[in-house]
Amino acid sequence: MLAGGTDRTSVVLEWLMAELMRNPRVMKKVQKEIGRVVGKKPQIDMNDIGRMDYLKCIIKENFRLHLPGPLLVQREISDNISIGGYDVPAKTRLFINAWAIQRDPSTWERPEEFFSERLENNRVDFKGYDFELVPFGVGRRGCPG
Ligand code: HEM
Repeated sequence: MLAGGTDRTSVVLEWLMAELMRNPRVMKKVQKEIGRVVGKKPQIDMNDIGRMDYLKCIIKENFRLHLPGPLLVQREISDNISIGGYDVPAKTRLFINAWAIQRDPSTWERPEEFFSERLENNRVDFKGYDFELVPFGVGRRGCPG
């Protein structure tokens, strides 16, 4: 809980700031969106954030490239299974390499690039149902935070 609420959150935000500095085009685009949605109001509220579609794209793209828990939590397989041509016996400990999944070139075009537009009008989300983007893990051991 402590690591989730402090370390993971701050690491993700630091990466997002770094990506915005490295990609001035993206920075300008999101600043423009924020200006358009908030206007002259002194404070941003939750309803405003709901209307910032590009902001959501850059947050997702940042999670894709810079996930703070790259190997997820270890699992133990309960039954003998066959996966990708390999027979894996019950009780094997399994690491899920989410870092590799999220940079897989067969799913993501130019995977090393911070290109938030790839997530515009794209149903893929990080809620644990789309297995190509799993920064919070999946299933019963998925992040509750
Ligand atoms: C940017 C923020 C965060 C990220 C990227 C993140 C990511 C993750 C990941 C990848 C896992 C492993 C999931 C799996 O193996 O399927 C996890 C587990 C967990 N997270 Fe987070 N987390 C974040 C924030 C938080 C916060 C704010 C809390 C609580 C206040 C939290 C509490 C937990 C707990 C308790 C687990 C263990 C769940 C279990 O083993 O059953 N996390 N998190």
